[in-house]
Amino acid sequence: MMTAHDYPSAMFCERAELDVVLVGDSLAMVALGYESTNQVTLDEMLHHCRAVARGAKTPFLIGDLPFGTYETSAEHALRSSIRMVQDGRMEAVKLEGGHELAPTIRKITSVGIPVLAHIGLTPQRAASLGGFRVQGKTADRALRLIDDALAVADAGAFAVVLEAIPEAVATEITKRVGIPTIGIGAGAGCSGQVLVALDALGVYDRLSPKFCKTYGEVGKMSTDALAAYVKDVRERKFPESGKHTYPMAKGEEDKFAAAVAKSA
Ligand SMILES: Nc1nc(=O)c2c([nH]1)NC[C@@H]1CN(c3ccc(C(=O)N[C@@H](CCC(=O)O)C(=O)O)cc3)CN21
Ligand SMILES: CC(C)C(=O)C(=O)O
Ligand SMILES: [Mg+2]
Repeated sequence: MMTAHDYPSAMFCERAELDVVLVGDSLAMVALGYESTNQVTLDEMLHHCRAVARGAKTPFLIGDLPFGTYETSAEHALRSSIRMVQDGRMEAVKLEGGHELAPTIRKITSVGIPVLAHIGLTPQRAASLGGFRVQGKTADRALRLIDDALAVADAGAFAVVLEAIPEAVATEITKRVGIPTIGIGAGAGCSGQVLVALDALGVYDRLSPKFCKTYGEVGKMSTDALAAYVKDVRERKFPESGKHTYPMAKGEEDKFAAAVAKSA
């Protein structure tokens, strides 16, 4: 699984044969420049979801429910989920939380919208977690994470994201819970993995979680390419006559020169 946030990133996921594409609310930070994920609205998410749906036809598409669109009631969560499917062209939704969201997961899945749960480091709750901190580091906290995973599975979640938790804890959850686990900073014992595309591509450099691996230097390539363009234009090496320019119609150049000479 990989996140995507627009038409080209979705096309790259399609061509790279990703199984699942998540339109993550991390796009608030990586694509829109917000300070946190909690500033992005459902309408903004839907705008990105539609673009991703146009670019990725084969992968399973999941939309992240943004902060404030599913917490107040199961009914509100269902309404937001329906918009994700109907307006955003997503096939499933993701929400952050454990046992406390079990009734919400039951409500959304009861009408046939698949739900991906997300536990461990839940970025929408970063303020109460003390920032982007690894979760489940003590035996007591780890057991609570297992209970949360079991609760969301029992409520009908089709899979669960495990973010920033110790490898041993994620491996144990994966063994115990009857649904696939998708890890991000949770080790190879998970059923699958997810990363934020602009992290994997080496574009976003304002955060550098230990769990990120950079598979390309697209940020540097983009800056270098644009700098080369600026240099070429300033030195008048671009555009090249003939190669990047259009001729007039046959015989018209002479006529044009004559007409210009006459009018001058
Ligand atoms: N570009 C990007 N990538 C992400 O993975 C991501 C976002 N943005 N925004 C929303 C959340 C925030 N995430 C983050 C951000 C930072 C760390 C981080 O730096 N963690 C510390 C752990 C510190 C500790 O508790 O020991 C690290 O060193 O990895 C983790 C997850 C994951 N999500
Ligand atoms: C990293 C994934 C799991 C996510 O929630 C996001 O990109 O918003
Ligand atoms: Mg998210």
